[in-house]
Amino acid sequence: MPTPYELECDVGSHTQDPPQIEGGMPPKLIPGAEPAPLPGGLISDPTGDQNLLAVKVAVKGLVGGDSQNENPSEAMEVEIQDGGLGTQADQCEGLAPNNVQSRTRPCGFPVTPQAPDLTAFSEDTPVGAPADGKPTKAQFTEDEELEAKKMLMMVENEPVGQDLSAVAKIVMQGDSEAAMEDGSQIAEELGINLVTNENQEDMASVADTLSVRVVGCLGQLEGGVESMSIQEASGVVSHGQELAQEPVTVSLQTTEDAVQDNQHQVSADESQVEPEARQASIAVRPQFRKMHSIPYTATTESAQIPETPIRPSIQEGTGAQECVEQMGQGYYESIIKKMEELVNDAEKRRGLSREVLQQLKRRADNISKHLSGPYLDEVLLKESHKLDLILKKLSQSLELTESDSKWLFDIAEDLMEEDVASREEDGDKLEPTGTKHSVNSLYSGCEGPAQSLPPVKQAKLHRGDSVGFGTPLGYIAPTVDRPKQQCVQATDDSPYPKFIKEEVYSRALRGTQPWVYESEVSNNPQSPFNKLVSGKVVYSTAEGLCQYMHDLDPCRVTLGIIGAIVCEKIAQEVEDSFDEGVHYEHVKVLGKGSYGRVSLCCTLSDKKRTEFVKKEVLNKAKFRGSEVVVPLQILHRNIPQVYGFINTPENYYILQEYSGCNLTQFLLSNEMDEIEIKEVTAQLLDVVAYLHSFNIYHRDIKADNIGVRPGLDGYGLRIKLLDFGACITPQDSPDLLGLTAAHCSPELCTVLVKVFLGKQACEDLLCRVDWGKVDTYAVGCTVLHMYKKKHIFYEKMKSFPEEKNTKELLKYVSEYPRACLQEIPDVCVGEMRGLLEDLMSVVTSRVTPKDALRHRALAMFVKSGNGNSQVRPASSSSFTRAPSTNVLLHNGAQPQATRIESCTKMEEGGIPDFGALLNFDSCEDQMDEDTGQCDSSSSNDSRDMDEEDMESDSDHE
Ligand SMILES: Nc1ncnc2c1ncn2[C@@H]1O[C@H](COP(=O)(O)OP(=O)(O)OP(=O)(O)O)[C@@H](O)[C@H]1O
Repeated sequence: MPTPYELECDVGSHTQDPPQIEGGMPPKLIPGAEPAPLPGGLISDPTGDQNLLAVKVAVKGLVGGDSQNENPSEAMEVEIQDGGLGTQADQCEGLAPNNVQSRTRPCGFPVTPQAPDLTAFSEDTPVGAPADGKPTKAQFTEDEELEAKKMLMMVENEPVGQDLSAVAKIVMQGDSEAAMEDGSQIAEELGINLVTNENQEDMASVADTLSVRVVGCLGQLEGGVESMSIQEASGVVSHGQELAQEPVTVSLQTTEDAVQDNQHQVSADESQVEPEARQASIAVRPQFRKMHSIPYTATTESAQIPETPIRPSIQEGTGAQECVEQMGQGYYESIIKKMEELVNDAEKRRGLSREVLQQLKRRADNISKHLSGPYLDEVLLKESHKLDLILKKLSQSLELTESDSKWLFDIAEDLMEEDVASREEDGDKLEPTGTKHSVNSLYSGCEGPAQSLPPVKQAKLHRGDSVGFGTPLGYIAPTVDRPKQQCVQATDDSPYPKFIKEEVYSRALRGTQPWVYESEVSNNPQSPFNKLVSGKVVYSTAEGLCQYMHDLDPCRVTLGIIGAIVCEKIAQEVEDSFDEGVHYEHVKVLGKGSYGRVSLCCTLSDKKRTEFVKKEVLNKAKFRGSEVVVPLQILHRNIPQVYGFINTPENYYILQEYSGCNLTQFLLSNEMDEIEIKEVTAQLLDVVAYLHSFNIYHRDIKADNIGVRPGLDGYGLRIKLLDFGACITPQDSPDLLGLTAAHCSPELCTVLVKVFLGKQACEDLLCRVDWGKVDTYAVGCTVLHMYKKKHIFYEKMKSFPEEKNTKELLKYVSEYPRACLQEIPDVCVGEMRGLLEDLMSVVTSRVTPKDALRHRALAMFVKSGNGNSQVRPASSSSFTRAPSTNVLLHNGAQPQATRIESCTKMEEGGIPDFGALLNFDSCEDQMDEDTGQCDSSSSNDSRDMDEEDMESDSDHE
């Protein structure tokens, strides 16, 4: 059994501890050194009745060097039962005393089925420090401190694997009424909400849905230069039974860090501890007070939702418009009724206001006003978002707890699901518009490992149905020469540019029966897709085109081809009739990517001006078709739509949906609170999981590649994942194009360093990379970016010599794979910290985006079930903010991701990236093979890339 110090070394040494860096990492430990006296107090039973308290500390055994710890579900648990608080100092020497049991068990912390009867939770119960500002019970006796020390030593003496974090839970046991009271006192003192419930049967479900969190230093153990502190706890603590669902988080921290964090310092002499210090140790951080300080009266009755059908069934033969009207009416009436019941119920329970109901009624009036107009679909769509907003407002204005809000959101979600289900009943599939198409694509979710193509949404369009974005762009008509078939005919007065119409038609028609109308296929060596259609019409279903293409060339039937066909068609039309100054105007430059300038443009229609993004591709040879094909094929609300693709002899131009400012820009002038961070994280994970379900990997997830806009009506944030240039599909062999160094996962960094050193063929190595895990890690980095407003290794990179900071960073991350975890700021606590650790852990224990969506931290924004993930359309974010205008107008050309070689130009918070294909072949000279050190005199890459940049610039100008 290793000494505590060895253990702490061991914690890091499985994958090597990073050296100490400014502001964060623990100093190196001295293996085998004698521990200093450990005077820390931890958790005690202030009543002195030792039968009441048992403290369990379970340390996560994540992937470790030894096989017994390779199962992440295994945890070591130390249990001190029957209050056997040892008093002898010699019991602290790493040996378990008789009254301490050590065993291994799964980490699940199951809920004990029979919960005890518990007294009601008092609304006055403070979370964190006592109201009078002084600790009420903090009289740790010497024995108790020794016990705490002993317990921690037990923890230290177990092989805990390589993860720095540990998980503990606190369980108070006992069954007398006195024990109950004492339990409350302990909970209060420790700043833990004691969740109680009169109803034993409900207890399990309450425990299941509630998350009670406390942030504070519950105790600290010093040992030489190192200390171990329990920084925060989150858990349901109940009297008498083991109900803890949430773990207490224990971190290893330097004393210095603890001081910086204003954590409680336990001095050698307990009597010297200032009461204020104790209080500080259990202070609740403000952002969590907001969420968790609302008293909750446990009851699950109100969550019982009657299973009455919400939707009226669709009449056979009813036209789409009529159906939507019927359903819209019935749908909202039902929602209003439901909400009325809920509000009444809530009113009974809490004396709440009827404000929400009134809002719903206003919404309903608004719908009925538009029921006969052409804007119905748009209104319905907006209204469904507004419903979410109402629920959000409900939760805010009425101060519901997180779990209250959750079930309210669930109700809305169920209603929406029923909406979708009823549309699809008995094959009567209704997709009235292109807009609906893309919205509903969400519900296809990321089910299972999709080996093949994205599911084509089935849409049964009836003759006369309109398609468009609210304003009809066209309607379904029989074709002239094939009367039984259908096509879309444009309405003359449609204000949209032709390329948008065509995209909508194409999408609206997908899923109808196969139909190809006059097409020609030709070879064009210039085309990025090899094959393109240069015929007149390519309106068709995906199946129709697939069939058609299969007949022509069975080897090339991929969705990419379909995408190419649509693109080329659009491109052709646009080329003929879409000119700057005539049809659209340039508004401003949004940024500059490696391909060229990205501009915001606007159509010049008198009737409706539509903004869109025009992305230049100045170097055709470097262009990757995935940039266009993937967004065309993957319909997801967090992916911007591609409107068109222009192919001129010199350049390509991609026309796509405007997605707001990028996240890096957004963070420059906006504070994000944790709820917003969660909202963005949930959306990001959702879209990444969706891509992965088609074996498509983005590979360049970062704040620069995320567009942010306010949600509908300005509430919440809506993101779009941008830049599919580095994306790989199952057909592609992975390369190095477009990777961003700062977000490269440790295992990828290891590969890249090997490539640098020329030790192995690049292709071999890259083929073995799990790109899904690479994306997951990059999501974690992006989440960190939101917390820190800077990319994850911003400071670290600045500490490297400028000319080789990228390579140094790759080397550093590959050597210290857990360095990323130490970049997690202190403000990130509890569930979000847990989520980040899951996202950024070593590759073997890293979760998938799909799994991450199920993380408790995101419960408010994600509904899980049947393997589908659905991000809430509008979040519970309390922010009403219009980020794009100010940020973009004031900043003009925004700082873009800087290439790896030009990190000297790195903007605050920006991320260096590869930008273009790196010539790794030439790196061999630049790094010492043995030491892995870069030769600082060599900066050929940098020079090449900069020259190339300049060339592109001058081309562009
Ligand atoms: N659809 C869009 N809506 C709004 N802004 C966009 C959009 N597409 C791109 N941008 C802006 O342009 C910037 C550069 O775009 P993008 O990353 O797609 O270019 P790129 O040439 O692929 O860049 P790189 O490969 O260097 O990352 C983005 O950071 C973003 O600010």
